[in-house]
Amino acid sequence: MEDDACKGSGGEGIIGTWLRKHRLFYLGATRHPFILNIRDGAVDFPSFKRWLGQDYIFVRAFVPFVAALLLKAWRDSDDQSDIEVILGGMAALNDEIAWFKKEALKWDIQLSSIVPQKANQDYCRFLESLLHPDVEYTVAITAFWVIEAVYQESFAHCLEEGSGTPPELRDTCERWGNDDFGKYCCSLRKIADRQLEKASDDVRVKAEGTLLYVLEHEVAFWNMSHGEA
Ligand SMILES: Cc1ncc(CO)c(N)n1
Repeated sequence: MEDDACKGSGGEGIIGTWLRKHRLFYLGATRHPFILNIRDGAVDFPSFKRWLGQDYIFVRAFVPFVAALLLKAWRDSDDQSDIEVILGGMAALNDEIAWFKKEALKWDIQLSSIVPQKANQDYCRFLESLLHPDVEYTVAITAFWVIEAVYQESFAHCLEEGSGTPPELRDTCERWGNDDFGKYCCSLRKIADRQLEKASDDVRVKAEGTLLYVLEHEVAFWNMSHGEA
């Protein structure tokens, strides 16, 4: 794949196959107009602030999802290092919550008064459905990888050479677009691929469906920044 962020980490794997198969859908989430506008310096700040406030709510709902994923890894993974990678993700969320509070001050956003919009509620409900112990580790880790990867690929795009990202937004782009976050996403992808390799057809089908649901929710989430949802 021409711009596969995780190349060099061994074969394209099942996820590589899926990314090729669902390429346009994936690009819909990682090259959304909201992101393209940031990159072109054309973002309007009310949209950005709307996104920021909604994402704070999302990230808080993401914590129990990652906690459930840790339990699934502890229960079902045969590689102990999975726990460390996921725990690293949990630590990043702790930083993120503090960062949102700091950023909210900078943009004069009252986090406590933000009302979750429908797309956010739908996405959080979807995350909640993955908490259930019946949801396989393989399915949940695939979801986790793609949730993180969409942000990584989106915001990294805003930092590429020649981009016109406004200075006030660089901090946001660096939060998810930095190389370490990229490496972390590749570690998640490797875990997901390893799990998918040995999964039954039934679980693999579920994981692929979950990947597509995540992409759909991510697009709807970016759409909220327009303020019509
Ligand atoms: C909606 C959304 N997707 C993914 C991430 C990545 O953590 C985030 N913060 N918010």
